[in-house]
Amino acid sequence: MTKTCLTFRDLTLGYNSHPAIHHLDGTIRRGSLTAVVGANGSGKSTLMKGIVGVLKPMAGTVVRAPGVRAAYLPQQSELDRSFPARVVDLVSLGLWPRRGLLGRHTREDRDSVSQALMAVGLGGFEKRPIDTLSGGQLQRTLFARVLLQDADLILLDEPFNAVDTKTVGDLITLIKRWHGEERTIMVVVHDLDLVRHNFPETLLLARQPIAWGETKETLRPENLLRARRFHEAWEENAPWCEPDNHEHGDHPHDHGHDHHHGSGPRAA
Ligand SMILES: Nc1ncnc2c1ncn2[C@@H]1O[C@H](COP(=O)(O)OP(=O)(O)OP(=O)(O)O)[C@@H](O)[C@H]1O
Repeated sequence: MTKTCLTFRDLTLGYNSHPAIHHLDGTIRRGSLTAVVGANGSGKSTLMKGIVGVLKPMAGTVVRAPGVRAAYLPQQSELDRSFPARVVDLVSLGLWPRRGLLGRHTREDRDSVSQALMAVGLGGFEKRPIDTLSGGQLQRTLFARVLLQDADLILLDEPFNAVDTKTVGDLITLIKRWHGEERTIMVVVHDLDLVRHNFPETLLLARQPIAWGETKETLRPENLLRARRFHEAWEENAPWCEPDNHEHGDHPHDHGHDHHHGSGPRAA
């Protein structure tokens, strides 16, 4: 079995012909736990969407190893909580890959939903309407859904946002459990202390990878400073660079960074 879960080859992702992230080269190892960090608008969510396939690359590729099943948790702000659903309905969506959309749920399925809810500290919440949940309870519910999905690759976009400290601790425990099960996990996180304490590897983005590798190395002050400079220098409406141009560093937004054409993460 290959050791690589994801491979990025000069990946450019964006919206309406404008790149949001470009020149991403490298690989994500199977069983790795990676934090994705960067300023607001640095392309973190865009990368998640690109990996899961919600967004198609403008250039380059993102390749998933054969057979890898992904679970993706978008930012809470992208969820419509006014939808009249109960906790059990939301969590049961995690059974899709196995049951299909219209598949009937068996007693065993209902038991696994209840077990997943217990595992996230929401035992007995099955019938609660989702619009009555606190931010922390909703995030726990969504983690229960991810649990049920039983995916090889887990992508979590800002799961600790608007969540109390106790819930953050419990969610980290679950993430570590998944890591122990050798699943591949990428998590968008804003709190760098949280990253330093819990994530072995980090990808620092500022529309392009600034540093990538062991967390302690990646989050060195000089890398964080570089990320800030790159971020501030980005022109929002820049045309996207042609694949041929960026190699020669002649694009106005090419700041002379070195491309990572090898495999495996590195510090830039
Ligand atoms: N649907 C969209 N249409 C057009 N532009 C978008 C869209 N989504 C994101 N963008 C733009 O792409 C860039 C990267 O956004 P992205 O959401 O990936 O950043 P982020 O690092 O996740 O930010 P945050 O920390 O604020 O969530 C931003 O300039 C953003 O305005």
